[in-house]
Amino acid sequence: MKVAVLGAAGGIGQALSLLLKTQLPAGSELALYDVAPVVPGVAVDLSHIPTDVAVTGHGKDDLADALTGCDIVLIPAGVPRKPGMDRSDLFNINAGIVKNLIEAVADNCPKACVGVITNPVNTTVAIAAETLKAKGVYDKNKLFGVTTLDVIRAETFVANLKGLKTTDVHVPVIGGHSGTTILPLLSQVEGVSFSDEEVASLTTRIQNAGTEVVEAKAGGGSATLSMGQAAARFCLSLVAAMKGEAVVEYTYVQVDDSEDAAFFAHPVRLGPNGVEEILPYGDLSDFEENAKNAMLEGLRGDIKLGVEFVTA
Ligand SMILES: NC(=O)C1=CN([C@@H]2O[C@H](COP(=O)(O)OP(=O)(O)OC[C@H]3O[C@@H](n4cnc5c(N)ncnc54)[C@H](O)[C@@H]3O)[C@@H](O)[C@H]2O)C=CC1
Ligand SMILES: O=C([O-])CC(=O)C(=O)O
Repeated sequence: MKVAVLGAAGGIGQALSLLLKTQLPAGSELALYDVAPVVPGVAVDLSHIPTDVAVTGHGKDDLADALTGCDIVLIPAGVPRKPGMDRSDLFNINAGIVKNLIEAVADNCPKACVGVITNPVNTTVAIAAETLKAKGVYDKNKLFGVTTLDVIRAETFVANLKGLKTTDVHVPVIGGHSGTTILPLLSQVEGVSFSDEEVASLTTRIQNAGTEVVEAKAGGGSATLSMGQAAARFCLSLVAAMKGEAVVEYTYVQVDDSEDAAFFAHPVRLGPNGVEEILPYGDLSDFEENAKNAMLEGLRGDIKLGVEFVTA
């Protein structure tokens, strides 16, 4: 199994790479790529941890080598938010970064599964899809927007509120990855009941959790450690699925004939070739149905922006 992290010297990239160095199956290869000159040093640093995962560092002229032979490519390259910014404010810089990196994926490892972390995810995943289509190598089953952070946050907040063990709480989160497009389905949390006030305040907290971190870091960036954990969980689920285990993760994927949007986070059964089956997200409460209907236009607009960035 070869996994590449593009943007590996950044806040997310380093946390994610550490978790993968310690948790990928023995015999795996971990390729770290970044335009920052520190990346070979990050690779050397990690290589001193005694696990049977080989780590290589790749600077800005060495992207092809990082990608060749990859099974999974994770992309946290790009700029993060500062207080007062929306994720969509990152579009101008990050759209081009994602497009360029995906072109290299198409050229060097067109069959790899790709997890896009770079914001705005609602839009960058559409950019990735159109870029792969333009290169003639798009496989909708192998492109994922990583929304796992929304799930782990929702599970943490619910467990804390209700005094439960975090491992016992499972919260579906559908939709997209910004503001009101993040839709936790609290009505589906098993064994827990919420008052209307709790549903309203928990939903808002989950939707604003990224901003909570951005404000607490006061100009020093956005979530990196929790995102590293979330992306590692997603990657390790993909690895397990590729080895034949049945795994379901919530992730932002292309959904054909969707009444919601062309890309939408669903529960997805993963398999050896990426998406095995997009599962229905089940019944929504009135609160969730209204929240979904209110955000769909915005999400569709985010997706259109990404499509037009590549095709216009
Ligand atoms: N999907 C999600 O749930 C989340 C997404 N994010 C997003 O992840 C991205 C990265 O965040 P951080 O790691 O905190 O930022 P960071 O600034 O710490 O790291 C970004 C890294 O990307 C590198 N980079 C920039 N252009 C590059 C290129 N063309 N090729 C390769 N590397 C390049 C930089 O050198 C830097 O090392 C941001 O866009 C942020 O908004 C952050 C948290 C959660
Ligand atoms: O809020 C941000 O800008 C980073 C992010 O996507 C998150 O933490 O969910």
